Amino acid sequence: MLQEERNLALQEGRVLPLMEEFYTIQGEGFYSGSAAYFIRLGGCDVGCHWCDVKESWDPELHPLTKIEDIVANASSEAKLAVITGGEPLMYNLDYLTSKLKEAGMQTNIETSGAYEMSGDFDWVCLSPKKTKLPTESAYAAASELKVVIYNKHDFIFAEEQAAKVNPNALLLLQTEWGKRQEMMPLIIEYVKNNPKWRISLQTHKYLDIP
Ligand SMILES: C[S@@+](CC[C@H](N)C(=O)[O-])C[C@H]1O[C@@H](n2cnc3c(N)ncnc32)[C@H](O)[C@@H]1O
Ligand SMILES: Nc1nc2[nH]cc(C(=O)O)c2c(=O)[nH]1
Ligand code: SF4
Ligand SMILES: [Mg+2]
Repeated sequence: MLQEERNLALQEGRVLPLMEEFYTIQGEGFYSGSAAYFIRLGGCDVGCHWCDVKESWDPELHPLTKIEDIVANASSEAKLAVITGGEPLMYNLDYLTSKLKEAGMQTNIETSGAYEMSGDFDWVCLSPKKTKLPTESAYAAASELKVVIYNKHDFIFAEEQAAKVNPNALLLLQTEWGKRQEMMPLIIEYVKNNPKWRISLQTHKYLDIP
């Protein structure tokens, strides 16, 4: 494809930079425990210092892949697709989600919400970051708000974000993985004192699966 054609196809979301795709068990949030096909798009400029997939950040490292190929792989194995990254909302996700739905799949997304919403999603996991706050469209679309707790100040940030998200969103606290020994006891006490919050664990890391 010529450079111009590639740019147009990317803008229209007919190709997207694909880092990896894998069929596993959703480890986090409300859908934790459900079989899910993960589609991980490359590219993120949010810059979380504790990010567990820094290899995803540079979009140039990940090949532009036809949506038809991604959807064929996903729908041959699974009923539920989870779009993640990187930051998937850097891209126009309308074409991807319409093709996934045509193939009969449920569409979930994992996002920081730092960009405007696109795509047609059945479930939106919004995990806001201080370095690049969510857009209004992301706060409005969130099905769950999943705040990563790295230090004590993150409880204050979590409450600020809960005040901004739509009132129907589930409220979840998830320890930053490297700080779990220090932060889990604080999260447990916090949830006991503030039961509108629930705990989300990265259960796939305990299970040692992707
Ligand atoms: C890798 S991110 C990709 C999607 C999107 N960029 C985002 O941040 O939501 C997927 C999920 O993992 C969480 N996450 C990333 N690194 C983590 C870590 N070290 N400990 C706990 N959760 C982490 C993010 O907050 C997000 O909810
Ligand atoms: N099993 C599993 N569950 C997950 N939930 C969110 C993930 C992500 O990286 O977006 C993830 C992941 O990478 N693996
Ligand atoms: S927004 Fe998500 S992918 Fe980007 S750096 Fe933060 S945790 Fe990593
Ligand atoms: Mg992950």
